[in-house]
Amino acid sequence: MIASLFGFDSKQHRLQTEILAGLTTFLTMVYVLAVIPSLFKPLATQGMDNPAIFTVTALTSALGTFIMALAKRPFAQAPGIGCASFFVFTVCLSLGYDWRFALTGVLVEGIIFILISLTGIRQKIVEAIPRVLRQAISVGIGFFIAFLGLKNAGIVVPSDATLICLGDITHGQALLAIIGIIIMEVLLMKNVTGGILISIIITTIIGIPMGVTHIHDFFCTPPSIAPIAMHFDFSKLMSVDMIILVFTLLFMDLFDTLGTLVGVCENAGMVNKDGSIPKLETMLTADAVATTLGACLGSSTTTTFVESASGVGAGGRTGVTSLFVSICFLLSLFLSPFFLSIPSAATAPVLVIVGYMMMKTMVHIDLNDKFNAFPAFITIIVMPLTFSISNGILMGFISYVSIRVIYGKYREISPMMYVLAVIFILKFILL
Ligand SMILES: Nc1nc2[nH]cnc2c(=O)[nH]1
Repeated sequence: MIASLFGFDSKQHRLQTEILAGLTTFLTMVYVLAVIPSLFKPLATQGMDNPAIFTVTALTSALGTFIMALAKRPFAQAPGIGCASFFVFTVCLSLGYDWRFALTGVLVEGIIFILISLTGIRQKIVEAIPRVLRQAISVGIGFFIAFLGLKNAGIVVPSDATLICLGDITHGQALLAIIGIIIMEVLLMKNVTGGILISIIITTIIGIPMGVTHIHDFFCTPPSIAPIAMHFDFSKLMSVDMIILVFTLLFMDLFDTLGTLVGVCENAGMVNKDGSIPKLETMLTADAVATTLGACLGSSTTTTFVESASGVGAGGRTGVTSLFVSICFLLSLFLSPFFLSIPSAATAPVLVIVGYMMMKTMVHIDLNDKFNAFPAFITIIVMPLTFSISNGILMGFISYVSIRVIYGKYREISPMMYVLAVIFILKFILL
């Protein structure tokens, strides 16, 4: 009865699979509870209380993912790492704006995101994305999350000479992550139910004698969100700076979310016969509502997490998966020391393996047709290398339109694609 509220149908779905999928997604993304507060640390000197960010991140993730559960889809939401970095390092530290100004920008962006769904503009944007770009988005996200996993595990590390290079894989967390990748791949090849989750648990346990897993405490009381919740600054609401900030946030949020939803659904075969994504509009609205409510709690932009692909990969198909993720985030408010003791070496393999699964969509792209292969290549390469899903989509759109214009194939491009390509070029030049 309750399960049907979240799109669960006992004839088509298995409760056990949905719950395992929820747990898998949660375990692959619980690291945000550690990463987001650490990203915001530099703003503590400007009065943005850091312990409160932990509670805000957990609450926003629980609330946003619950809204997605009501939309009956297996996706989880949380404050995005990309958007949080932009909030802290670009808006506050580079451009010098106060965090309250930035938070107001997130609120306004969320409200505009909700409003454009009422006008139907968003639907037109979604329909304008050609099939090849959707497939390329799926592949690009695959590389993006695999890169995220390799980085989290310390297998790929920064290098002054070459930007990135191979880390020390002979011991510690990088070695543990490689063991985790092997365990996970073997379990998946043998079609073991809950293979992803089982391998996270086994890898965490192996990490104890290796000195990578440290379990200190289990419980803690969450810090208050009062120092940052509802701390808006509306004094510069109509300024040019605010308009630019809101549009940048809107672009990042819309295309990050769109890319994640389209990429994951396309990869998991969650598409209608005509190629459209079921409930895409509802999911985008859920994302917009979550961003708006998250801003009220004191969070940077809430986005649909690419890590949801791990739960979808584990068989999650309904809102019960997201409901379970949401419950886990609520519990994590009190159990954070326990969840945070699961090392990233144990969850990073999920990102790598799911990235590998998503990469397989590549076989559907006709690489002998340059008009499709080139924009697909641009979309795929830009996502991991600029660490941004939205950059990949924008560059992919621009190259799709320009290669056709260069070869005189004007009629193959819809008016909406022309409009979007011009807006995207302006975005790169002006914002
Ligand atoms: N879609 C998406 N997923 C993420 N997972 C971690 N950070 C992000 C992000 O910024 N966007």
